[in-house]
Amino acid sequence: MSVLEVTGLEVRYGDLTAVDGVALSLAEGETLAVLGANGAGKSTLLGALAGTHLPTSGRVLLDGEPVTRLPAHRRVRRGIALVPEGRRIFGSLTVEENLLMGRFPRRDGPWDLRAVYDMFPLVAEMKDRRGGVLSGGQQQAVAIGRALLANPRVLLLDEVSLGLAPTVVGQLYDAVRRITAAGTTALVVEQDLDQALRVADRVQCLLGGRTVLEAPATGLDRDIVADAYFGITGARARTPRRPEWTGSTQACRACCSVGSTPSWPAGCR
Ligand SMILES: Nc1ncnc2c1ncn2[C@@H]1O[C@H](COP(=O)(O)OP(=O)(O)OP(=O)(O)O)[C@@H](O)[C@H]1O
Repeated sequence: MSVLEVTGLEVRYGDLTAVDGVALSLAEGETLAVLGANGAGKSTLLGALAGTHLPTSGRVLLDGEPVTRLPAHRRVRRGIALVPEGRRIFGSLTVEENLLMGRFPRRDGPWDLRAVYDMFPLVAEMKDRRGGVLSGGQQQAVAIGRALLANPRVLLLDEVSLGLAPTVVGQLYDAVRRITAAGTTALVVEQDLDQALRVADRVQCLLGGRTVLEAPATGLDRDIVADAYFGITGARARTPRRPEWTGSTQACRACCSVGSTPSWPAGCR
């Protein structure tokens, strides 16, 4: 069963349909990158999953249970935590105080302050400093740590790379990979295609609020993503067919042509 299952999601701002019939599905421990240009509807989609935007139609299921109309704080308790665009760190609070905000509300689970400090040693060194004096990368690490303290089943990350140097972004996504390797499921909204492909099992590209491309990240042709991203006609037609697990032969019949089970892309399950 999917950890997160979304069907027919629509979110409107007045007459504008910002998310238009989006469906997605995330298996346990899987990472999905949602890509798209400015205004494609990525942040609105995350908001609808986190509970900050109420959809006009569609369903959001977490572990098979509907959460579509639950307020954000109750979704956090169920296991959906958001790392918001722009980090939203409290500048006047210390790093540790910022992190502790993530414990209210929370689920039970392995993430506590010690585990977050082990994941981000630089954050541990700065735990008594005010959030406002940190660099952008340090603030992003604190924002991820704060979300982890809620012990999420699904971690939503909005534009981790925004305004940060590529090396810093790389380090942050290394941490995200370690987090997902430990079993947390992640949905990453990203404009940096290279980072997205590095961290994701699958990619879903939005344009004008609609899904125009879905594909496994492994071996994905960047031109196909670029076409979808910029809305060049034909991108949808070139979306790789959803892979199929053939069972007896252990061969993938569709786009990925991966030969053995251990390196099988998540989309083939
Ligand atoms: N509060 C709002 N009121 C009205 N329209 C909004 C609001 N927030 C976003 N929009 C519009 O909804 C559409 C989707 O915006 P959204 O921020 O979700 O896109 P995005 O892909 O996250 O873009 P960006 O990368 O720039 O954040 C855009 O047309 C945007 O102008």
